[in-house]
Amino acid sequence: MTDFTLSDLETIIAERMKASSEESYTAKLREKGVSHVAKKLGEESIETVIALVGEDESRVASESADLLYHLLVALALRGVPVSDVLSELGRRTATTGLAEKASRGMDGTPAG
Ligand SMILES: N=c1c2ncn([C@@H]3O[C@H](COP(=O)(O)OP(=O)(O)OP(=O)(O)O)[C@@H](O)[C@H]3O)c2ncn1[C@@H]1O[C@H](COP(=O)(O)O)[C@@H](O)[C@H]1O
Repeated sequence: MTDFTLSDLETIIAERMKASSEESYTAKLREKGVSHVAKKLGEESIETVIALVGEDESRVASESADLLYHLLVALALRGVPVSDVLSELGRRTATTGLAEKASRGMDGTPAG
């Protein structure tokens, strides 16, 4: 269990994009541009799929982390905040009322 969030990673990525490409992989991706990052995202997706169907849970988690990191870099390069993605996900649950249920616990009792 960790309290590290996608928002934390978004903040780190925004900060590291200002570094030099010699000292930061994130800055190197920024320098190479969104097309390169989109290609990397495709590769990381395939590696995640391979892990999902044939590797152990720690490999699935590791490849998923690579995938999420590259997605967040791509979003940053396109100027799309993670909060926009979460808002879109939230909108999709609005029609079913499941977001409120999730925060209360699916059986209706308050979570935590
Ligand atoms: N979460 C990540 C993260 N996940 C994966 N990666 C890097 O993604 C790369 C993927 O490996 P690959 O072999 O596919 O790519 P590569 O051959 O190294 O590089 P390419 O030329 O193919 O792009 C590795 O170099 C990993 O280190 C990450 N690099 C950085 N972060 C986060 O970003 C922060 C800042 O990192 P820097 O920008 O390097 O300071 C770190 O503290 C982390 O929080």
